[in-house]
Amino acid sequence: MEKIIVQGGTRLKGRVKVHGAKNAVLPLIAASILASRGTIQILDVPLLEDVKTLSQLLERLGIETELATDSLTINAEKLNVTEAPYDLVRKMRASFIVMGPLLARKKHARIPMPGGCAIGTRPIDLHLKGLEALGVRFEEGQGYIEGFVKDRLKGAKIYLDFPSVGATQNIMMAATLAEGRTVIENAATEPEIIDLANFLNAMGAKVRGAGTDEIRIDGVDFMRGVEYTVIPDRIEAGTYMIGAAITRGEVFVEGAISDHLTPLIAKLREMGAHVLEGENGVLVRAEGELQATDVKTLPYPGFPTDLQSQMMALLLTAKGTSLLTETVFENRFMHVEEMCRMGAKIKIDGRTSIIEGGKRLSGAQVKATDLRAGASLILVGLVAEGDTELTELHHIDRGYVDIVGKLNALGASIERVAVPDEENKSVQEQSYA
Ligand SMILES: CC(=O)N[C@H]1[C@@H](OP(=O)(O)OP(=O)(O)OC[C@H]2O[C@@H](n3ccc(=O)[nH]c3=O)[C@H](O)[C@@H]2O)O[C@H](CO)[C@@H](O)[C@@H]1O
Ligand SMILES: C=C(OP(=O)(O)O)C(=O)O
Repeated sequence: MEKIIVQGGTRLKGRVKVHGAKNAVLPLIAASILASRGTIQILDVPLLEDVKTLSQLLERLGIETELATDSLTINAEKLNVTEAPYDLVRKMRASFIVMGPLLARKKHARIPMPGGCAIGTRPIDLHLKGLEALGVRFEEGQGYIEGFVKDRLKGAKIYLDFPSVGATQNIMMAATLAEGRTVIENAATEPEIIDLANFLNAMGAKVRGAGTDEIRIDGVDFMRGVEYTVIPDRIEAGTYMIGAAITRGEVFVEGAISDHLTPLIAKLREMGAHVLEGENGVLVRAEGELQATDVKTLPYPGFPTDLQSQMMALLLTAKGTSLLTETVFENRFMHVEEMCRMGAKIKIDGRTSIIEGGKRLSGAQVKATDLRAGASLILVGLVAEGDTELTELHHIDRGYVDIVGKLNALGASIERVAVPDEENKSVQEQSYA
């Protein structure tokens, strides 16, 4: 086991390049299942644990994959297995997005129920309702969900009760090979949805309207290989932008697309940080006192839940009291307890955290309760007095490529070390997201 040690009190300064987006590349990998002809090459792939897990899952379905440092080659012509293995699905609930593509291509899929994770119960009812509308019949049992398609999927009009990202993606992918037109109303509008639509269209699909709340898909007979570059990771970018603000530093985040980060940029400016939006990235500079502000997470284009904990870290250093409301996931305040161990003054009232800024923060032994929580505790560690020791790093490895190296290059004092055996024993067994 390993831990990250952060020495507090440094200013981040310099330039950092963001990797391709985890949440964009995962659906692209799943969508590759749809290509019955030719080879797919995805470029700017972040070499993350989640990417490795999903690639392994594809391999177990009989698909050829080759993962390199920043690219992934997939040939799905020989897809011959339609059951996803539990040992991989349990590591990553996003693997459920192989359901739609498998049903579309093979008319059958058997996938372990993904279950909840640290941030909430995360049901899949919207995925299932949408796929049922396309003609899938589902059976549940022994912890698995099995879908069957008679003949071919048929286009339908589907209204999502909530603009779920995963459900929109699953339905969109299934509909590409369905007969006739599918319309998804109240669809998610995240940049990752647009990226998936662009990828599918490059493979031969006919998807229109992605990025709006109504997506129209006209089914095609087959899809083929393509070369495609994944969009930059707006959440990784946002994490480093907050890193610049929290340390009162100056960082150019290369590759950050400012249009994808509008709510964060607005909040940083409201607090008193300087943000310069460029064509190749975003510069964030902050000095002196920052002001408290209120934040509410919402589906895109609202403030992203995946930046909520990092924003909370920043609000700890602001003057005054801030309210931070989480509306997307019901249990995404696990980091509060850890932050309080570092001296933070935060109270939780239902879905809102009340954050008293400007209190003295001191290094402590803390654990990453989920992926973004881990990043936020590193951010607090950067401004806390003394050393912060962070464990449960498998969460961070799901979503950040070399966060230690990137922060050190910006002037932080942070290292990743092996945990000695005797310390190891006292840390609980790892749990997956
Ligand atoms: C791999 C990936 O891209 N993950 C992102 C994706 O997750 P994911 O696709 O799981 O998120 P969703 O948008 O589906 O979930 C949002 C909310 O809808 C609920 N819900 C979802 C589906 C469903 O069938 N029923 C239901 O009730 C969820 O429990 C949650 O409360 O979008 C989230 C919201 O931006 C991000 O935090 C995740 O980082
Ligand atoms: C919640 C996240 O991812 P996932 O949906 O894969 O758990 C995230 O990226 O912050």
